[in-house]
Amino acid sequence: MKAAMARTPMRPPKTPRAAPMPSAQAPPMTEGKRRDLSGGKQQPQQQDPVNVFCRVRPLPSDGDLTCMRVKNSTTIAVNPQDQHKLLQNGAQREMQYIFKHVFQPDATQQDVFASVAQPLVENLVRGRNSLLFTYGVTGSGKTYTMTGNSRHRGVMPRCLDLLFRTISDYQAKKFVFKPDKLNGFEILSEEDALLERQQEMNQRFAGTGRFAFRRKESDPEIASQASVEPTPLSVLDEDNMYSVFITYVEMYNNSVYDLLEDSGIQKSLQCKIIREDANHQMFVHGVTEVEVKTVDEALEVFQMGQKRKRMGNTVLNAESSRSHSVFNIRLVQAPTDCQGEHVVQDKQNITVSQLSLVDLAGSERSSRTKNTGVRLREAGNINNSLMTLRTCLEYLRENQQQLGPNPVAKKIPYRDSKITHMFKNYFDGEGQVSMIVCINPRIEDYDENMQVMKFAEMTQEVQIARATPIKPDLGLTPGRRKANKLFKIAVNNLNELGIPEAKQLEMDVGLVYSLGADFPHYQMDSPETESKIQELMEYLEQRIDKRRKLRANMDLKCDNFRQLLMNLDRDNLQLRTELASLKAVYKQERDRSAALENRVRIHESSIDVLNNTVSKRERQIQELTHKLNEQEQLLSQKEQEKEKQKKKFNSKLAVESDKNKREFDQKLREQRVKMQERMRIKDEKLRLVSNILQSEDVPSLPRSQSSEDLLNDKNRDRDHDRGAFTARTESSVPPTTRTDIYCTPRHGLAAANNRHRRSRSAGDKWLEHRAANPVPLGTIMQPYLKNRKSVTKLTDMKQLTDHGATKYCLVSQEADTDGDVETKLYKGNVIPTCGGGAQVVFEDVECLRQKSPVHSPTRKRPSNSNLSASAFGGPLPSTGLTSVQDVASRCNLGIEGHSSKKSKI
Ligand SMILES: Nc1ncnc2c1ncn2[C@@H]1O[C@H](COP(=O)(O)OP(=O)(O)OP(=O)(O)O)[C@@H](O)[C@H]1O
Repeated sequence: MKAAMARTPMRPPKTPRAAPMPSAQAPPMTEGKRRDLSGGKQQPQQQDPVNVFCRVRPLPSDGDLTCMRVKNSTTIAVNPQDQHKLLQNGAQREMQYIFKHVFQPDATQQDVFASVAQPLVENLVRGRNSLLFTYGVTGSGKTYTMTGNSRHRGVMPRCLDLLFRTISDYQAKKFVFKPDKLNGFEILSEEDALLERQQEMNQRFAGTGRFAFRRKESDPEIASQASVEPTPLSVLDEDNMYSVFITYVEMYNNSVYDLLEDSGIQKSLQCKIIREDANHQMFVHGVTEVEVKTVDEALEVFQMGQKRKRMGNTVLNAESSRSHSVFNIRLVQAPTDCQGEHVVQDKQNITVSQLSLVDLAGSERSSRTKNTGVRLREAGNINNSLMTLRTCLEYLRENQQQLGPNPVAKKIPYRDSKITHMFKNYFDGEGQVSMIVCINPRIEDYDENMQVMKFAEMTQEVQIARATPIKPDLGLTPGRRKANKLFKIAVNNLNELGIPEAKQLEMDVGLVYSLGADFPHYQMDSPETESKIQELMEYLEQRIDKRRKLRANMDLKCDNFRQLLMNLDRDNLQLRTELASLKAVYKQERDRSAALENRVRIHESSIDVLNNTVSKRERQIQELTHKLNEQEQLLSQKEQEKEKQKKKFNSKLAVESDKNKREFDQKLREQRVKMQERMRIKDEKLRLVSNILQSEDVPSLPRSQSSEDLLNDKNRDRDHDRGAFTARTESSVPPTTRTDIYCTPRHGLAAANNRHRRSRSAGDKWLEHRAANPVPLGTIMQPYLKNRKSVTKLTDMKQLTDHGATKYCLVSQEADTDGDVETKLYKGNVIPTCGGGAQVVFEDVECLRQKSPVHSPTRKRPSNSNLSASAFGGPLPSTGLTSVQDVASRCNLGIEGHSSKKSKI
């Protein structure tokens, strides 16, 4: 208090600082700039300080001492009395405080309203938000100022009165605007609004609707409050339509309650929460918004809420507010259409403004009130919330007043209290804020009043951004609603003059505009307006006359047209009948056509299949023809080649034949000479043998040179002479060694000639050519023929090559008259010839002889007659020579296959 007194008591309100600092919850602000809540862009914006008014109530009783003195309309002086403790030093100093306006104790409610609230109602109509709250010690007259009583209406009813008088002719029909529960509004069509009105009417008759206002005699208290007739505001946009909505909430023990809530069977109210809408406006979520059309309805709603408001009897006030109450008047406006008849159905064009009238609970000291229990707790909550309000505004002011390059903004604790949280958007956002500081001037309230004064002084230094609502520009002609109104008046006048057609005229504001460009500025009851209405009536009469004529003409034309129509109808009937019969024929034809089309489709599909098959076959034929041509070409080529080979072979064969023939002739001559020489020697030998035999003195001739052998040699020589046996075979067996291979039982074991040793080659394959039923060999020495294959007939040379034989053995068996059997093995190499055949070159003869046990000792000439059948399949020649010839012939046949043509075999 000392510090406060040391300050200059007289201090004018501070002008807005050059660079107000941003609050902790708001973006930084520069001079004249605040946050643009709609677009986010920084743009210059004017600011106004919080308007603080001071109202001093009369002293409660005549005996009360006062410490306050109103010096003039803006200054109040606090003058402590002698008995106050603070004046113990004897010095009496008067404190003076300056406010926007200070109301004397005898100031009327109208004075307060006109100075404080009327500008706020103007703001409301212009589309701006305003906040008005009363602040002061308990019993200082806050409720009295805000609400008043039946005789002295407070600010709130007067605001409603002024508002409704201003918008009375421009109100939209009920339920055209409907709250969207998110602090916004939407526009219903005329039909939907009508439906809602009917529902409300039903509720009214049923008596169920909480706010279904009845057309009844006004409450005398309410009627008295609405009795004064203020002048309507001229700031109204006459082309808009308006609706008023009321909400009424209280903050009790730092909780929000909806005083208009339909709580049903529940007695207690539900606690509500505060939320921020899309435009950063704080609102009570789920609060009841009641649309009112008159002051009476609005006050009725207020009285309903007032009954629920927490009031209490304290020592200092018989009807003390135990909560902060917020009465919100929300004005919704939207432009009308081009005819000025209905609201444009676009919620983007809606402008919502609100005037919040806050009756704060009074601060009180428990030492004075002697409160206990619930009252004490209420007082604690009230004081806390008021303290938060003070702190918020103080921080806001400090933040705004900070200078320097790096200002440190304090965080403003709006959320610490519901009341500051609720109005955060006013302090951080934009609008107009006014405060009425209510003062009870008695000396007992001195201390608390001083606190109030200091707070009030500080508050008026806080700057609030001025709202600049943006009006939607739809490009519609101004004054359309007035034009609409004039037109309706003219129509009514004509109707009253006995021209009922006037009611059927459609609204034509264009006609009103054509009467003069300055008509929007006329007052409705001015003489200019009257003359315009007269002009309008004349035009409309002319229009009605013209319409009558046109209607008569139209009736005539309608009759003609009707007649024409009847004729047409007749013709039409005929045509319909024809059409029906044609349709039937057409249907038949269409069915037939469909069936034919179906058949055609089937045939087409089968033709497609056949075409596919034909093309496939043609392709196959082409391929085969191509192959045939290739084969024929190949064949003709081979034929030509074969012919060429044949010619070549024949010429070569002829050359070879000539050559062989010459060689053969040459050899034959040589052999003949040689054989003749041999024959001569043999004859000589035979002769000697004959001589010996005849002399019976047998010389010791070698066994091999017996007469029999010699005879055989002779026979063989004869064979050679005849050319039946090849010279090559004979030459490979020297006569001197031939005897070595004989093996006779008479002379013991047969001696083996090395030259006649059987081939041990593992790779040789033998082809044994023998008789079908040979006499079994009983000799000790058996022929060694490895890989042998035996054949009885050799008809084709292929047997040689098929078998893969490299060796050939011809087996010949002979038996003489004594029963001795002689087996001869003619052995040779198989040599392939250049003509594809094979030739055998004999190189060895092995002779195996078996002695008959019953033969006579007399040597006889061998006879093969008994063996001929078994060995060669036919009668054998009786002589060895014949046998040799037979062997040779068989060799010719069996080995070469075509040997009969070859002279070498
Ligand atoms: N300006 C005034 N003229 C005549 N009577 C007044 C005036 N101001 C207040 N009163 C009377 O003072 C009494 C208390 O006033 P009011 O209830 O408005 O105080 P308050 O500030 O609202 O108190 P609380 O904070 O406890 O609610 C009421 O009976 C009221 O009629």
